[in-house]
Amino acid sequence: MDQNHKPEEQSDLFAGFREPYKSFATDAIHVGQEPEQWKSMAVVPPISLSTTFKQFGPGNHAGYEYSRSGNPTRDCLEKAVAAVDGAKYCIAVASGLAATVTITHMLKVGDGILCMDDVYGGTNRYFQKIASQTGTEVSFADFTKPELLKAALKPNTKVVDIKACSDLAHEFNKDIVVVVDNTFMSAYFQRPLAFGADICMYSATKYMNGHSDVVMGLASTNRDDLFERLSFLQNALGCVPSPFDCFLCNRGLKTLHLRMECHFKNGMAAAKFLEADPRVEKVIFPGLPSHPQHEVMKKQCTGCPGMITFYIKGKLEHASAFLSNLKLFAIAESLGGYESLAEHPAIMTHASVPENVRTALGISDTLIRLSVGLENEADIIQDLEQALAAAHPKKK
Ligand SMILES: Cc1ncc(COP(=O)(O)O)c(C=O)c1O
Ligand SMILES: N[C@@H](CC[Se]C[C@H](N)C(=O)O)C(=O)O
Repeated sequence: MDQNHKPEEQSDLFAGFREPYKSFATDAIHVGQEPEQWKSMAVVPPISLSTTFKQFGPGNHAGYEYSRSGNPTRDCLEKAVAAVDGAKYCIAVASGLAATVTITHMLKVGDGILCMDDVYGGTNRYFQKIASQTGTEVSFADFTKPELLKAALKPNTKVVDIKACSDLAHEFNKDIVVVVDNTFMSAYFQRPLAFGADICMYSATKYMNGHSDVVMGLASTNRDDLFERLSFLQNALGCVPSPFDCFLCNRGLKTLHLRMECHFKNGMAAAKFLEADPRVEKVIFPGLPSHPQHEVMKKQCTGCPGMITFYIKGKLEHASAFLSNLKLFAIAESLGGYESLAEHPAIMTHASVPENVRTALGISDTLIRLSVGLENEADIIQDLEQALAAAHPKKK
C-alpha cells in the first residue's frame, strides 16, 4: 500500500464490505505451483514451449500429448485461478472474447442468451452480429432491476450475465447457465460462484494479469458437466493462450490482492475528488454512497476496483480537451493495469454498440472512463485537476 496510507484510513475504506476470502493470497501464490511437480524442483513454474510430448507407447503418455490439448504452464495458471475463484476447475483461453465465444458454443441452435444490457461493447457486438446470426436468440435486459430480468427470461434462455440474478434465473429454470463476466471486479473483490453463478469468466487482459502485457480469457466453474464441455471446447475450438502468456498471467496473479487494494484506494480518492468538483456533472463509482448499487456492492464484494466513469460538464469538446490534456493518464482502451488509463467510451471501447443503445445506456459525448492505476494518489489527483482546468479554462 501507499507509504502514506494509515491503517485507520485503510479500514475506513473497506468498512461495510465483505471480509476478504480466507487464504486468498496464499492460494494465489501456491496452488498449482508446487515445485515437486518438476524434476528440477523449480519454485517458479517453467515456461513449457514444447508443442508436443513424447509418449511411452501409442496413447500412453505422462499427462500431456499436444500443447493445445494441455500444457504444463497453462495447468499451473488454471489451478491457481480455480483456487482464487473458489472453483474446482478453470480453463484459460486466448482472450476474454474467446472465453465468451467458447461458453456460447455450449449452446445448440434455438437456445437463447439473455445478457445484461450494459456489457462490454465487444460482447454486445459478438452477440448481436455473430451469435444471433448463427441460430442463437440473444436479448438484453437491465439486470440491476430484478423485475426486468424476470420479465425478460424465456423458456429457451440458457445464459445470463450477472451474478445478482442467479437465484431468479435458476428458479425460473434450473438448466439456465448463469455466467458472470467478473473482469472489472477480479477474483479478489468478487466470487460469483459463491453466490450461485455457474461460470465465472474474465478478460484476464485486465486486472487478473494486471500488467497490460497479455491478452487472455479465463472461465472457472464448480460443475463437472460444464468443465467437461468447456475443456472439450477449449481443445476443439483451439482458442488457447501461449505458454508465455500463461506464465505472465500466473505471475500477475501473485500480486492481485495487493494491486486491487491500491486500485481501490486510488480510485476512491479520484472519485471523491471528481464528485466534489463543479466542472463535473456526475460520477459513477460503486464505492461511493451516491452509486445506486453501493449497498449491493458492499454486501457481495470485498472491495471496489479503480474503474470510474463521469460526465464532464459541457459538450464533446470539453471531454476531448480533458482527455487530450491528461499527462499521467494515457488515452487508451483497456483497463486494470498498474498504469492509469482514460478513454471516451462512445468513440473508443463502445463504438461498436449501436448509437440508440449507447444513448439509452447513457454512453454520451461527455462520458469519460478512467482506469485508475497504482501511481501515487496525489499525482493522480493533480493530473485530473490540471486536465479539468484545461477543459474548462477560467474566463479572464
Ligand atoms: C468486461 C469485459 N469483458 C470482456 C472483454 C473482452 O476481453 P478481451 O479484450 O481480452 O478479448 C473486455 C475487453 O475487451 C471487457 O472489458
Ligand atoms: N475491454 C477493453 C477493450 C476495448 Se475495445 C477493443 C477494440 N477496439 C474492439 O472494438 O474490439 C476495454 O477497454 O473496455
